[in-house]
Amino acid sequence: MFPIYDVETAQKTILKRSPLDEMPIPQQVLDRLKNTFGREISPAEAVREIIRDIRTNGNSAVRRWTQTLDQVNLADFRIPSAKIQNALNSLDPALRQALETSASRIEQFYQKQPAISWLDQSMGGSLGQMLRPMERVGIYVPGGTAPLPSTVLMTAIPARVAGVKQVVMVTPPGRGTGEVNPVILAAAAIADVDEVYAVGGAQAIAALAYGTETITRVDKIVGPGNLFVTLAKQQVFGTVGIDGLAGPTETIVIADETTRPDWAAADLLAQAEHDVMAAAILLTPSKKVAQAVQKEMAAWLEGKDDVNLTRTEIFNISLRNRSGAVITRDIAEAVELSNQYGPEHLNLAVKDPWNWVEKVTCSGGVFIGETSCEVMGDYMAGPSHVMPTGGSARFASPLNVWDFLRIISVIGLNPSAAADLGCQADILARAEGLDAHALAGRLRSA
Ligand SMILES: NC(=O)c1ccc[n+]([C@@H]2O[C@H](COP(=O)([O-])OP(=O)(O)OC[C@H]3O[C@@H](n4cnc5c(N)ncnc54)[C@H](O)[C@@H]3O)[C@@H](O)[C@H]2O)c1
Ligand SMILES: N[C@H](CO)Cc1c[nH]c[nH+]1
Ligand SMILES: [Zn+2]
Repeated sequence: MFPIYDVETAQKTILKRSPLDEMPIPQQVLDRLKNTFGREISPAEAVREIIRDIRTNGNSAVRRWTQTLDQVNLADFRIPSAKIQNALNSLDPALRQALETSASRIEQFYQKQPAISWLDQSMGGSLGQMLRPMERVGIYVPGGTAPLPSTVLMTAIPARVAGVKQVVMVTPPGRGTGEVNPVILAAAAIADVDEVYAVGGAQAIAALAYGTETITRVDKIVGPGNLFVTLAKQQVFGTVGIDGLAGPTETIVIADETTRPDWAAADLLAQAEHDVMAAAILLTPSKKVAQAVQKEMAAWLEGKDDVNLTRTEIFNISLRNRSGAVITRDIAEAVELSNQYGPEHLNLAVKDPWNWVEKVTCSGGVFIGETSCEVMGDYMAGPSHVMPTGGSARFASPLNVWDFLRIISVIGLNPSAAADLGCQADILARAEGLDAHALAGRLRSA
């Protein structure tokens, strides 16, 4: 169920990275695709077909795909604001308190992120960068296998802090029921989301990117989702901005003899339960620790301490396919392997974790010590839980205020700097064979 590997085998299996559209797909997902499309089709092709249809046929295609994929007959897919406010008013007080605590910590965290326009006078006039918030941003909130109200807060609040004028949310309607989970709606009220649409999957991403009769297109789409949502974001990039590829979740826990195996097992299970394509990986120099974690994982799954883990079908696939323990030479090798893999989350569950932080070079987030477990980051710590997956931490970052800002370069040269720089522009332009450029530069130098 949770295999133990040596490093060499792990590098050919669970630690191997491949591009999003070449990732190994569980048979269950392929079977569902074949049933839906009536032929063998890759997830990337399926998504391309959905996007093309929505781009051409707007609302009617949104309805058709929602019927096909979510078994929901959508009439109006915009959720009225009264319903959103009612969801907040009827929310269980303890749940409301937890959401508000989370919201306030996310806001506090992003208020601290430096994001300021600047002008400098030391280079011959005024040069600088002017920051402007985007006008209209779409947030994707997952809801296929579990509704994620926490994601509403983790996406909408950084956007609000950046000053985005309109925040538009899409989330799948409940399978068969058509209803969006009321806690998601309550979170939308807390985060002051402007518009909510009960549409999910690739069809929602296409609607946000191209617009339909009901949904006005946005400037940028942010937020996490399953393989289909993430492929759709990748495919619409260019027509619209995206924050990055925040797909099926992945976690590395680095453990040593001081790590509590029951905690590490719970932390790994917490990520494995997200998706059949989730990855939960333990790196440890100790085979004994690996076996202890493996044993604790089985115990939790079998109901130890009356814990009831219900997402059995997902565990069965995610724990076997992309997860497992790897026995490393030492902690240094574990950190190096983690850097090469570039996980969404890295938890240093070792003695003196701060001693290793400097060595971490590639990860969405680093969770330091056993108390800073990944689930704290999912809900309460403050930084957005929307983080790069699939190895995209190599070039991308967790969702943050800068994702919602345009930078406009400000070029305000004074006449004497322009005269001086104009002659040099003339020289460079002639070297490039661009005569009109040379002329324009020369005219300023006169
Ligand atoms: N990286 C991050 O920051 C982060 C954060 C939170 C969640 N996540 C990930 O978000 C994902 C949530 O996934 P989910 O499935 O619960 O919800 P989801 O909302 O992302 O996806 C559900 C939608 O997928 C579409 N879909 C499902 N099967 C399909 C098929 N065969 N063909 C075409 N479309 C299909 C349907 O339209 C459905 O509404 C998980 O993978 C989780 O790990 C990632
Ligand atoms: N672990 C997910 C990020 O990868 C976020 C999440 C939301 N709710 C629970 N977990
Ligand atoms: Zn999680």
